[in-house]
Amino acid sequence: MRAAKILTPDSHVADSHVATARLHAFYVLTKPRVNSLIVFCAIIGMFLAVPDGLPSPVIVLAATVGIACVAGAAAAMNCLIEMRIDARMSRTRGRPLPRGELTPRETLAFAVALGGSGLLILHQLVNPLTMWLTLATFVGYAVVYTIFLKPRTPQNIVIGGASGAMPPVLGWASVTGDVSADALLLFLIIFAWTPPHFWSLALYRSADYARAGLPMLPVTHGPEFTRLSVLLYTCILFGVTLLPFATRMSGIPYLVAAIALGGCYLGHAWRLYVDYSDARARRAFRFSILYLFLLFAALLADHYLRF
Ligand code: HEM
Ligand SMILES: CC(C)=CCC/C(C)=C/CC/C(C)=C/COP(=O)(O)OP(=O)(O)O
Repeated sequence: MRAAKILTPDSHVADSHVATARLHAFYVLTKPRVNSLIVFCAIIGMFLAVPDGLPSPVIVLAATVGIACVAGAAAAMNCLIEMRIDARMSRTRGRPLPRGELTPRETLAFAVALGGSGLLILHQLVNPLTMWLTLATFVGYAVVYTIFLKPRTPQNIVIGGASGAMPPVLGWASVTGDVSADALLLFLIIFAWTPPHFWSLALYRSADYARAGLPMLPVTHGPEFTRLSVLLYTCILFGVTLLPFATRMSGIPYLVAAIALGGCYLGHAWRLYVDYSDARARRAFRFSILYLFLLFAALLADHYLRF
């Protein structure tokens, strides 16, 4: 016979601690810090899509919630598919699945519910094109990148970066119902930014990736080639960030910001190339995040300064 559970005031407190810890574990699965910048870029795409004036607040809210839910679901699927790999890397072994805080079944149910709700919101309150593009982005990251590219080729993040570059396009499509050449320029910026962003981290985490058996560039081609690749992609990024000015999508204030930020980023990449240290790589990685945030903020500021 099962023993009856004795309810005391303490057991209620313990239950609420367990519930809070589980909620927190689900939250961690969505990779909230990475996704906050992803959602930020999508929101900038929404505002840039309106030539003069502001997008509808209802669309902005619905598209933001919808894209955030699907991006969170994509992160949760990535954590589920990689739970064994995550257990082998010091950076990721504290995640909820390797720690046994959540089961694979709970994670799958959470990802389906969150992603499904996001897609429904996009379809019903935004437009079908945005829903389809967001679904394609989800498949690109959770399936194409995570399952096929990441364990097979050091070009994984270059090709997989196409998914990460989609958020401003999703934002643009949610407001206009289509995808213009300007939106593709925003895509190109994030696409060119992803390799230096990721490879700086991979340089100081290469032992982790080697232990997990993942063919990241520093593991397959060595640190020197990776540092050169970071430098070359940062040059490409510098050139690509001038395109919004060249096409008259943005004006002088943006150009000044792009040159200043690009100059700082080139400085990081150059120092990394000529005199490597893990601390330098860490700084370059951290700067990559600040860089993208400020560059997109500059695009927005320039947009409203001009009209
Ligand atoms: C395929 C493309 C990408 C790869 C492989 C990649 C890889 C990574 C990795 C491995 C981390 C460390 C995460 C951690 O320790 O939890 C990271 C952090 C981060 N990434 Fe990326 N990233 C990609 C694209 C992006 C994109 C598109 C954005 C935003 C637009 C972004 C924003 C960030 C941010 C904000 C962080 C810092 C998170 C923190 O402080 O905990 N990443 N990225
Ligand atoms: C709207 C939508 C569906 C967006 C998808 C977002 C997307 C493509 C995110 C990519 C960024 C990301 C979490 C990279 C982590 O790389 P990793 O998984 O190799 O890193 P890890 O080793 O930390 O798991």
